[in-house]
Amino acid sequence: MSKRTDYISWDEYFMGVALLSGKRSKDPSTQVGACIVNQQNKIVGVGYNGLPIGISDDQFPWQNEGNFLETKYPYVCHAELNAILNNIGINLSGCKIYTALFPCNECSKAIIQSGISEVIYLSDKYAGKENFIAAKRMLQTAGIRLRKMTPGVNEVTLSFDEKGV
Ligand SMILES: O=c1[nH]c(=O)n([C@H]2C[C@H](O)[C@@H](COP(=O)(O)O)O2)cc1CO
Ligand SMILES: [Zn+2]
Repeated sequence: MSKRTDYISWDEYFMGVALLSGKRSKDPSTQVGACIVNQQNKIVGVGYNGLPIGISDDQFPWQNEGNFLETKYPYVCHAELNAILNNIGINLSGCKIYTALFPCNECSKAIIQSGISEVIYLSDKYAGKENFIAAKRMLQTAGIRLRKMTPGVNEVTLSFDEKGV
């Protein structure tokens, strides 16, 4: 038997973990996941957008418009920040962060302060918004490598069917 050739790349694997993590999000409109990887290609932090610990998913709003205090925006913790805060307790200097969405300005500050040196993202759909212009300005000035991922496969399917293992 010769070795498989259709295995996923490291980029696809880590972005896949980020996307899988996003599946835990309760946000009805946008589910974001992030995955932090060290220089030995080991996963050291994962997160998704959700409410802070101890704040009920059922008692806080998920609306994305209307009175600010009645929307999710002041309360939700972004995937990237959660991945940083959820890390296994190491110094993140030199690590990479995989994130489905280009990070906002607040997450970018946390990324820079944590020592992460590369951001790999799938979508930059908010590129024109001021928060993201500020994010890019900070990340570039801080010398963080920014890379839009070009996946070699369009999707990866997971099956929980025991017969598929
Ligand atoms: O980089 C990000 N990471 C992240 O976790 N989020 C979260 C916050 C919200 O729960 C959701 C964005 O919601 P919406 O697309 O409805 O504005 O995604 C949003 C961004 C981009 O702002
Ligand atoms: Zn953010």
